Amino acid sequence: MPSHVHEVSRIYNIACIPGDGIGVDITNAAIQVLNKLSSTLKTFEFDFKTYDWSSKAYLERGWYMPPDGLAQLKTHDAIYFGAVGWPAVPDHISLWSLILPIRKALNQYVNVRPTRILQGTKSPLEGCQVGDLDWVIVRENSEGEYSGQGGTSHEGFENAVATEVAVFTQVGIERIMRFAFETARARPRRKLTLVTKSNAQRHGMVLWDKVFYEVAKEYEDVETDKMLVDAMTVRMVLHPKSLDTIVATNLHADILSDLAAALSGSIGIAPSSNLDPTRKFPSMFEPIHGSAPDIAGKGIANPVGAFWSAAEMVRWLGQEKGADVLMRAVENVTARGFKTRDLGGERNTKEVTDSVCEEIEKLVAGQEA
Ligand SMILES: NC(=O)c1ccc[n+]([C@@H]2O[C@H](COP(=O)([O-])OP(=O)(O)OC[C@H]3O[C@@H](n4cnc5c(N)ncnc54)[C@H](O)[C@@H]3O)[C@@H](O)[C@H]2O)c1
Ligand SMILES: O=C(O)C[C@@H](O)C(=O)O
Ligand SMILES: [K+]
Ligand SMILES: [Mn+2]
Repeated sequence: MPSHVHEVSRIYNIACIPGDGIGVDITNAAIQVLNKLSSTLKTFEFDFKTYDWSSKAYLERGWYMPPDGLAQLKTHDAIYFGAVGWPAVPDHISLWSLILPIRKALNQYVNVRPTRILQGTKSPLEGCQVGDLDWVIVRENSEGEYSGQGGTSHEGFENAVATEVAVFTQVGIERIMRFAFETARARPRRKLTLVTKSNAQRHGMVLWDKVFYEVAKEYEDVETDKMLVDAMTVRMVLHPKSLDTIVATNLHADILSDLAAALSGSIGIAPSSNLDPTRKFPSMFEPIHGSAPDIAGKGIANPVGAFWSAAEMVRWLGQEKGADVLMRAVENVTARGFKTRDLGGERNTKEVTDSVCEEIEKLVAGQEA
């Protein structure tokens, strides 16, 4: 075999669920860069299978996923997800028909949401430069405020009653804490901040605090502190450098991660990994943003969060070098000012995507030279 021909060692079967709105644009963009990555590196390949599970399909045929949908997903190595939600379908129907059942049924109890200021981009915070905001939010992804427990009585009447029961379990808290401590330990600053609301919410949040400090005893090398979620928003804005790894409940981390993304430049750059740390089931990778109906179909969505999510998928699959090349390519492109409008640039989705592909080629050619 000539020396320049590498043997493809692995084919990864990836389920793609583009979903709705800009979810479709950014998933196509992610597939394009992933294919470019594999065709240039030549050490692994992707076999993508696209599932048309979306609100549009639901409106036409009455369902999001077929009855064996979760079983189909389980046959893949990983899942790439765009976004779900469209104005013609109530948001609780779309979320609870697609993304939430997947996260729950596939044991994806961790949602990792890193944020930092990419080169060539700006934080809206004055004086906050590249490197000054570098966080990982570890979101509990299986229970809490998203337990789905509760109900409505006397619906449609004046005396309607609705409950939304947050469920926090010792097992659920302990496993997310362990993941968060491991994440903090693997980062240079070894610093973990717990976020709860254990002043007003006196049961589940108090259990969170208790389990956090119990697990902390096993991680004496990790520096810890604790914030109430309201004060946390202030600290994120005024003292971003004081934070590193953050652990919070399903809802709190959902909210804080949107804030984190905005503070690092745009909601359009932030990735998320829905992980089953046991690796029994495939994990799912998606940008944190939604379907953005206001810009859908315009070709201007920022694909960076989708690329970063794709890089996290590649890393989870064990291809560290591929992940590094992809992130380097993304950041070289932003550094050159090739950005979409949300980041203050003038490029569209396609132009940024094509530039990232060219950059991947250059980087790999440079490494081989
Ligand atoms: N995991 C998911 O699939 C997910 C996540 C969030 C929201 N949603 C759903 O998406 C729909 C819209 O929700 P929303 O408006 O609250 O949040 P959103 O994230 O879709 O949009 C919020 C704002 O950010 C902008 N934005 C988002 N992503 C962008 C990108 N890549 N580039 C440039 N601008 C971007 C949008 O144009 C909009 O102005 C709802 O149905 C919601 O339930 C789904
Ligand atoms: O609430 C959710 O988890 C849906 C969406 O806002 C997300 O962040 O993925
Ligand atoms: K998403
Ligand atoms: Mn969210």
